Amino acid sequence: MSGTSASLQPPADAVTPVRHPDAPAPGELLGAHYGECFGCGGEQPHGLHLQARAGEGVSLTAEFAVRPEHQGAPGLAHGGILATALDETLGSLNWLLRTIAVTGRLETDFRRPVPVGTTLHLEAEVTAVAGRKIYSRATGRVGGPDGPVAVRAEALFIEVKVDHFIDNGRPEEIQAAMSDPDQVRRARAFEVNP
Ligand SMILES: CCCCCCCCCCCCCCCC(=O)SCCNC(=O)CCNC(=O)[C@H](O)C(C)(C)COP(=O)(O)OP(=O)(O)OC[C@H]1O[C@@H](n2cnc3c(N)ncnc32)[C@H](O)[C@@H]1OP(=O)(O)O
Repeated sequence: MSGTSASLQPPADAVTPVRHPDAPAPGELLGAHYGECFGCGGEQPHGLHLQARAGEGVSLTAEFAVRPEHQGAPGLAHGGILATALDETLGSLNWLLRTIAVTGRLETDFRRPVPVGTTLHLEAEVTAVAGRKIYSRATGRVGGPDGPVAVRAEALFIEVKVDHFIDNGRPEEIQAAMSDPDQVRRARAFEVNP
């Protein structure tokens, strides 16, 4: 049973989310937002290597292959790792809105243990937007995309400017990211887009 807190209930003036016209088409991979990201980065050897695929509207699917390095109890995925997979999946939704946003709040239900060697099939959608606040939810199933629910989450993401990262990130990584013209162009384009 989910007991979502009041701060995850959209306010009365919240609006239906609108998929950005330049968002990837349904079925397309979204790609990593940052190569070193623990959730989605292809250059991050310790990461989850989650790949999200655009769905209809402001929704997507993703798959997370649970490996031995993700264990908490013997043979089972660590709950924090599962929460990370949910967080990353939910965060990827903001790409469909073409909005840069960070997690403000993430509430997670763990319904079934997730064994090593299985694939967690994730689906997520944005449910509402209120100013800078983006409300979303995600579900993770085992045994196939229609298998039983193992985890679910609801979240509030908050829109930020690129300066959020520049002002707060460690200078080494920020400088490296800033020297990648593709990374900067993409981030700035998202920032100015309505
Ligand atoms: C060169 C560089 C390239 C960069 C390329 C970009 C790459 C793009 C990377 C994306 C990355 C994603 C990766 C996966 C997702 C993460 O893991 S993100 C990392 C984890 N999250 C964080 O680190 C966020 C830390 N928190 C913060 O920085 C600040 O608290 C926030 C979230 C920016 C909000 O601060 P703020 O901007 O001062 O806004 P604030 O006025 O406090 O809040 C705004 C509204 O949200 C509400 N709110 C805020 N927090 C909460 C909360 N926890 N609960 C309930 N309500 C809240 C407030 O009540 C307020 O509501 P209203 O009064 O407007 O109704």
